[in-house]
Amino acid sequence: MNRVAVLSAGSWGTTMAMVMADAGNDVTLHARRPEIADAINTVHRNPVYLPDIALPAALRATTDPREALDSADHVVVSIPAQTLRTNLTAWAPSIPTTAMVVSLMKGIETHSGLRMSEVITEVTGIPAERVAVISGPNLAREIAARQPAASVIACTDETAAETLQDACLTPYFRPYTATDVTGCELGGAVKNVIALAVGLATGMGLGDNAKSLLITRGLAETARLGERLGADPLTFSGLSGVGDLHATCASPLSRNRTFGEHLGRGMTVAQATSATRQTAEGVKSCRAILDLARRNDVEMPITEVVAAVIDGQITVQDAASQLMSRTPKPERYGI
Ligand SMILES: NC(=O)c1ccc[n+]([C@@H]2O[C@H](COP(=O)([O-])OP(=O)(O)OC[C@H]3O[C@@H](n4cnc5c(N)ncnc54)[C@H](O)[C@@H]3O)[C@@H](O)[C@H]2O)c1
Ligand SMILES: O=P(O)(O)OC[C@H](O)CO
Repeated sequence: MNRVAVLSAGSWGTTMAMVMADAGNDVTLHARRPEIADAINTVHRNPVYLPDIALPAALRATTDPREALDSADHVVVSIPAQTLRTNLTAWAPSIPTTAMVVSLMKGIETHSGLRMSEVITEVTGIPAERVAVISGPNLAREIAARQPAASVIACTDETAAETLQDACLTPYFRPYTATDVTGCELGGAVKNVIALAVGLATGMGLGDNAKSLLITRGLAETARLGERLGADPLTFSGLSGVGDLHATCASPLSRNRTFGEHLGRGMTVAQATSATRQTAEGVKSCRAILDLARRNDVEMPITEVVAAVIDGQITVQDAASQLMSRTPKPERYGI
């Protein structure tokens, strides 16, 4: 039986802890708040993030990250992307030297433009072959209700990805393996920005044609960036690409789409932030993704207008007319 540490007990961390406990692992979840750890240990519920979900009785929680990390074979990290570096710096000395570190996060670090797996290798010194990412159409609430879902486990070492696949496989959660870590992570991070755009359109009362335009052209700009950064363009046709993009843009459960919808209805960024409460990664990552694109000479018009709306530089109406007044061009993949 594998020992798994999950850091920490938000919606997705708790859900993946449940999946990995159901898959037969010995899982310890790190919660920052004692009342969450106590509730998981006593009544087997996470009262803040998933109050209506019965968690496995075998799943344990602790407020002490060192206790969670003790003898862990797999260390699964699920915290807001912009807090990863600071937290990981504190946790790194307690990570067992042979453990795999797995990122569940879908963001890009703002000051460095690094993907989450890159932050992990940089901070911990753990080689890329022992760092993996899980990304796909994975709305936590549906999986916590044990509804069927699939995902991608990407690691440069295919055997390591297969080991993790075994450790996450349940009757309701079907992970595929991949070696294109860059493509999987970029698909997950950029789809949050496109979901913000689709939310904006929804909030403004625009129709399905406009949403489909954003999704399709959003995928094109994601693939364009990915290809420039060394990803396999076909990765964006898979679960971590179009699969996640579709689920996030279509679902009212998505925090990013809902955040965009608030803005489209006229809320300010501050109002939308307090209405959302949970992590909507696209809000901070959109600027980091745009900077990354500019540094690599890649055009990302949808990301550009989303970042300008979030930064208060243009209105949502300006965003729509800016996109619609771009120079006409042929539709070619990646253009
Ligand atoms: N919820 C989903 O459906 C889902 C699915 C796939 C991927 N993700 C990704 O997983 C990551 C986590 O998302 P989530 O949905 O669990 O978010 P969440 O808002 O539900 O939970 C965030 C967790 O991080 C902790 N946290 C917040 N600020 C922190 C800080 N400064 N230092 C340490 N811990 C802090 C919180 O206590 C909480 O446990 C994000 O990158 C998100 O994009 C989420
Ligand atoms: O709620 P969101 O917008 O963070 O999206 C959740 C997942 O990433 C969907 O796969």
